[in-house]
Amino acid sequence: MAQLFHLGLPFSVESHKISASSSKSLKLVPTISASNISFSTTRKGSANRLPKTQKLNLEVSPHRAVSAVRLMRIELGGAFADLLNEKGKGSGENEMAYVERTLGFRTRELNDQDLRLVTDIVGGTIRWRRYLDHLISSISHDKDISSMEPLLLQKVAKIGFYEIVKLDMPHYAVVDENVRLAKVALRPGAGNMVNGILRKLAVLKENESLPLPKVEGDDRAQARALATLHSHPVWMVRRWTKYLGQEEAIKLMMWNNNEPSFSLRANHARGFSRADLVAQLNELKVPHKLSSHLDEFVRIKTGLQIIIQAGLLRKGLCSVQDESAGLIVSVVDPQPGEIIIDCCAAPGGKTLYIASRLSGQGKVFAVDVNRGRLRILKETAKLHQVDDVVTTIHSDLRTLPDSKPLKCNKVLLDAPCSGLGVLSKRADLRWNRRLEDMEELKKLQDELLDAASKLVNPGGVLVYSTCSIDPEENDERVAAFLERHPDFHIDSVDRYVPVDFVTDRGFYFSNPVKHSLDGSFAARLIRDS
Ligand SMILES: C[S@@+](CC[C@H](N)C(=O)[O-])C[C@H]1O[C@@H](n2cnc3c(N)ncnc32)[C@H](O)[C@@H]1O
Repeated sequence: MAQLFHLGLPFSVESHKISASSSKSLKLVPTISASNISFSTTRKGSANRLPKTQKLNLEVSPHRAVSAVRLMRIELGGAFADLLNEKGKGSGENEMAYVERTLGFRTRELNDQDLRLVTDIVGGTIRWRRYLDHLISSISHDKDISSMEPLLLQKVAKIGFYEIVKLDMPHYAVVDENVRLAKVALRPGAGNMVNGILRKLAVLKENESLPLPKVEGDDRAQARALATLHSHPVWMVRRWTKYLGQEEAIKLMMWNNNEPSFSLRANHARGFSRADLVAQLNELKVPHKLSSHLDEFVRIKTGLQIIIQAGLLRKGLCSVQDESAGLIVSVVDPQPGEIIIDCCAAPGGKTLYIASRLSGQGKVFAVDVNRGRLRILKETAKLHQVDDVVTTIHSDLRTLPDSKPLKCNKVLLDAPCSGLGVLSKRADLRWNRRLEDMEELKKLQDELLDAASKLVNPGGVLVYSTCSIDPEENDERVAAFLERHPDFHIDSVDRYVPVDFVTDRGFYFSNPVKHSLDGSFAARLIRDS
């Protein structure tokens, strides 16, 4: 995963900073900063390297500088915001180096409160991208955010807009601090520009007259307005309005824009029970709630950073896993002694839970086409002490049945999908998905279902699952499969998950709005004996 954190900026010159006129062309300009203090330092573990000159700026708020640089790294490097956040406080050293290379100065190190703000601002600014772009281009003179030069200035303006409109932070402080950041990191003129548009925004917000579109006109116009108001791509709004109706589509978008909550699974395979996990959470003062659906799971709304820093994940005592994913494993219903093939297994969330439920007796064959992700699965299996029951197989599932004589009574196909059920956790995903992806994904899902079915013994079960809420990836794929494979029939999941999650057709479905979990789907398909 390391490469996802790499920005790949084409320089590392101390006395220069980026002036990016677009994500494609980066210019170097000399650093001008009256408030920078220069001093020499030697980094830990780098005794043989030459001391570096660092410029420390104590006037700029660290969380804003770091947020602006993270947003640039995400845009320029294509890195995922969530993965960057996972690095947490431990990344302070590297992160400050990025800040220095990008802005021309360092700020003081981030404390816990700064770190929470960075997570909030980066995630929120990405989620609210369409909404914020609309406001900025409506309020700024040139009406076109992409022409706002340079890229860093766009980020500073967007942070200010987000802080005023969505975080409701005191206007004077937001204006003052973002103007200072623009001046120090860029030039005085940039500060004046930020000052102008943030002040205008603050007045409009106070008068409750933000220039927002009205939901009126034909379906297309309404979808465009809703897409801006709730900051989603227009195609998603149109699709959800078609399948769920406008009211439910709006509720779903509101859910996606909320701060996500997380679940933790206590790792029984390491002898660490939910009671042990609860004791640790109490000690760390992390508020939590027991899952009412799964014995090993605990829900948390805040405090994930604290848990990461305490090392609970690093020691393999627990995993971050949504209950919706845990319930898919319940649909598989692993029993000690069974042999199970997990067809699209990496990075291994479900494999590890299946392995833990086997209690050391049986086998999970974890198949995946991605060698790197499979390596992560293997390492995590070792850490979780379930490596004796997990065997990895690197293969394209579509060629596996012809190359390996592998068959068993339980097969899980957790198919690659749009991820439309997990948009609250993946702030950037909505902007990376395109309507065209859906057709490609559906074709791949059909091919993988056909291949997975060949691994199922007569009388055995094939579980097809996704983390999507889209009927075309879920019910429709199952219906198409059953037409191609009349020797399979649906087995209702009602014996395996709470009735509230069972659909009319006997499938498992978690609805983010109804269940306050990620959206996911699973079908149990039995092969005739
Ligand atoms: C939704 S993810 C699986 C998540 C995993 N089950 C978990 O719980 O952590 C889908 C996986 O399918 C894999 N994949 C995609 N195409 C594949 C193929 N043709 N054969 C095997 N694996 C494939 C991807 O590499 C990816 O790891």
